[in-house]
Amino acid sequence: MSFHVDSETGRLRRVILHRPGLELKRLTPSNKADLLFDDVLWVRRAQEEHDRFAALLRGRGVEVHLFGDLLTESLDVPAARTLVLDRVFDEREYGPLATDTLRAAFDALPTGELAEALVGGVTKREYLERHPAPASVRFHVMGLDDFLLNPLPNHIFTRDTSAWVYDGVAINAMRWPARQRESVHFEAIYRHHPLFTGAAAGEFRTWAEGQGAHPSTIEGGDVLVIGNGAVLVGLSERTTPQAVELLAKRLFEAGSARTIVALDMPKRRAFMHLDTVLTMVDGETFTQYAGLGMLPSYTIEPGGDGQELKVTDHPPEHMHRAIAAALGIGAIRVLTPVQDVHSAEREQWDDGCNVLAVEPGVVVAYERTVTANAHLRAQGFEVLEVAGSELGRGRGGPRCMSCPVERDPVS
Ligand SMILES: NC(=[NH2+])NCCC[C@H](N)C(=O)O
Repeated sequence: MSFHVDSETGRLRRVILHRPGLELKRLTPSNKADLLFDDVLWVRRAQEEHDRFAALLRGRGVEVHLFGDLLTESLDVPAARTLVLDRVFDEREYGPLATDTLRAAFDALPTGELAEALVGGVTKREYLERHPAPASVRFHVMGLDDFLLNPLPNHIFTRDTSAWVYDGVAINAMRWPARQRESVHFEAIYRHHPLFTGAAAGEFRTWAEGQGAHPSTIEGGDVLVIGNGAVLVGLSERTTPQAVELLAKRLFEAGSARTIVALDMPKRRAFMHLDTVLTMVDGETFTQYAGLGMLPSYTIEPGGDGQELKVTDHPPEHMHRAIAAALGIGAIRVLTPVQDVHSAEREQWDDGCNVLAVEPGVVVAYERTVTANAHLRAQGFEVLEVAGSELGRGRGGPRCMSCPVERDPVS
């Protein structure tokens, strides 16, 4: 039983979720925007909502792996600990006077505490409760309540940091500083956790390695494994064309995919990822936000005649046609509930389109997106509702909060 994701809606077998913790208690009105949140959360309630989301998936036969456990268990592996600490404690971040001291202090922590520090963050005050101050300008100039290690509240959106595409995983380079440190945690997990290195894991490929502050950023919310060797990608605020070309080369070289359709999306926070406006509900049906409109698209395929990639441009009106052609079907079905523009905009903001399928035709959605859910039901889909009054404040729904690692094709 190896790891692979062959579709968006085939039977979901295993998924990585992150139960929110300390990192969300760090959100304040003054730091929330930099940390990519729109509000502060009542963390206890968010945990309850998240626990019910996980329980619902388990009840549907999905095996849930919690990111916090995976990270802690990975850090028990010396090579994983070294990988993470080397990446985090960089002289360019902490300066030559403090880096080694800080690294040693964190390296001395038991794995559970190290994992919590890496994700939940540590203030200068908390550090000084247990350690003397290093003789470092970088350290001395910090306010007592400044973060020595920033919290990573967006780890809850496990969809984005890594993305399984057919028989491999892309560990993503993230667009904004608030999320860039997340990637090394997934690198440690996929490279060193016994779940992924053990014999039972089988072989899987790696499409991207996640590092670097370069423009080749890509986030999993923009990547839809639509099935039949096709991938749909959003060129969004977060995902750049160069990253998609690199992904295409790797996928085609391995023979793992045949075609990628890239949609040129508006570069706006409300539409930050493709899955905030378009997701799949079965093998040929999509739920789409009314305000998205039709977008220019590009089909990328392996090139003949020594050209590495073949690119075909499509005008906006051919967007759905290009997706259908990639899937190898005559037409796709696109569902958009009929509602006034204001209600539609509110439901998009509340992740009405961000559904997670557990099998073809059965999706998990937030309960608050009443019109979108009713519309799917009227079309014959089963909608399993979860509460999201707190969870939703980070701008991510059930699809964003889940990273499938094993999912069947749609037959
Ligand atoms: N796949 C998604 N739509 N993820 C939503 C991520 C939301 C998160 N606050 C961010 O701004 O990065």
